[in-house]
Amino acid sequence: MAKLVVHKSPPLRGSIRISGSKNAVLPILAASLLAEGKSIIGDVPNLKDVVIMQHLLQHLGVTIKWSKAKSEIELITDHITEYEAPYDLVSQMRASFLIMGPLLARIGKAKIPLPGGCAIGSRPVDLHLKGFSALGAEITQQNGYVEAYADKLKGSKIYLDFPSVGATENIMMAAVYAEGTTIIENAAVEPEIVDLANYLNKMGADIRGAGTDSIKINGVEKLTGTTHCVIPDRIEAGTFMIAGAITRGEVFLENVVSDHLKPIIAKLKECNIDVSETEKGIKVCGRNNIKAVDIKTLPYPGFPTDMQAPFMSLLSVAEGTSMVIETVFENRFMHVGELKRMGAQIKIESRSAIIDGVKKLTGTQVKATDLRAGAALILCALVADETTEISDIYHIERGYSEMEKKLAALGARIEKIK
Ligand SMILES: CC(=O)N[C@H]1[C@@H](OP(=O)(O)OP(=O)(O)OC[C@H]2O[C@@H](n3ccc(=O)[nH]c3=O)[C@H](O)[C@@H]2O)O[C@H](CO)[C@@H](O)[C@@H]1O
Ligand SMILES: C=C(OP(=O)(O)O)C(=O)O
Repeated sequence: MAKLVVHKSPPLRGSIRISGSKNAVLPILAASLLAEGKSIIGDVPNLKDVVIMQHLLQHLGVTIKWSKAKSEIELITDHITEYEAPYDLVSQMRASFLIMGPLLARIGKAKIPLPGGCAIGSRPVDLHLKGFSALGAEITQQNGYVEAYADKLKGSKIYLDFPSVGATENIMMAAVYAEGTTIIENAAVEPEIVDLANYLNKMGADIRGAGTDSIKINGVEKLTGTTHCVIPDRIEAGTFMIAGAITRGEVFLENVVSDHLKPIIAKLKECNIDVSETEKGIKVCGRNNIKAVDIKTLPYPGFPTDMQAPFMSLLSVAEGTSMVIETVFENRFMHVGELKRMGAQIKIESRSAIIDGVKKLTGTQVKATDLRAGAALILCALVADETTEISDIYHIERGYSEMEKKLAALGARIEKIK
């Protein structure tokens, strides 16, 4: 099994280009199922999750050409030949469930394994299913599979109990061909929802209000493939900002949308990190005294849960005591045990973590328990004395494109070994 070996590194310096967003490209690839013709998606990140989505779409009859050199995927979606998704693919990636809305809308049926929980929580799909039912789909669950059927979906008013990102995306996609108007209330407002709506509208959908908590979808007759470029990954950007800050380096990020990074930039500034925004990107300069801050994760535009673990790495070496409250997922502190093995002083009380900043971390063998936990370990390893060996790095490769190469280009002493 591959591992990352990380040595204490000098302050990181230089520029890097942030890749296209994982959480935008996955629903966009699923949405391609809705259209006839050809779509070309640009700035596709080279991620394991994109490979899984590629295999899933191919299984359903989509012809795909992925030019990694051009970061571009071409999809021909004229014929959808299958409506059942294989367990071995869905079980590897929860975002696979996002094919249900498009399949239901395009061919009126879908059979998909329940994605199940993962290291960060139980992650049910009840809100997705309630939305499909409200649109008139017949939903059954048997032997771990969800089946959905509908002759013709009908527009409806749907209130989400929680602004779930995935449920908003899945329902929005299901509703594009529904008869009449669908309104999703208490919808998620993440930038990735807006990117998906932009792609759908370019294909001929009539969606208004994406990016607000009330999204209106007027059903249309036909969608046709189009060209679309994915937004930059705000979580990858935040992770590299912390890499610059924690090593007291100077890192310039290209291909970022400052607006999407507001909650992260605000907290970095509160920590005494110098962040400056220019037209071309964002510069981060780390200083010696990193200050402790409190953080509470929330749906956008609050502080993103996906940045909670990486930010905790910075707080582990800050001056003073910080408190991190995780409100989005019920079990997203799996990284804490591993950070403690490196010398971090962290106590967990229910959904809060109390972090007493330390002067020194020490490298050892640690395990990436999930994607962002893995990123958090890399960040600590960059400043830890001695060497850190990180195993189970397939989690990291799900969502970061060639992270070790990008960090090494900034001067990090990191290598991947088989
Ligand atoms: C591929 C993708 O885009 N993943 C992101 C997406 O995940 P995902 O779309 O799974 O996250 P949700 O916004 O749906 O989940 C938020 C909370 O709602 C709960 N919930 C969700 C759906 C449902 O039917 N019932 C229910 O109870 C979840 O268990 C969780 O506690 O948004 C999360 C929250 O910003 C991010 O951490 C993930 O990186
Ligand atoms: C939780 C995450 O992703 P996913 O929803 O794909 O598991 C993440 O990106 O941190």
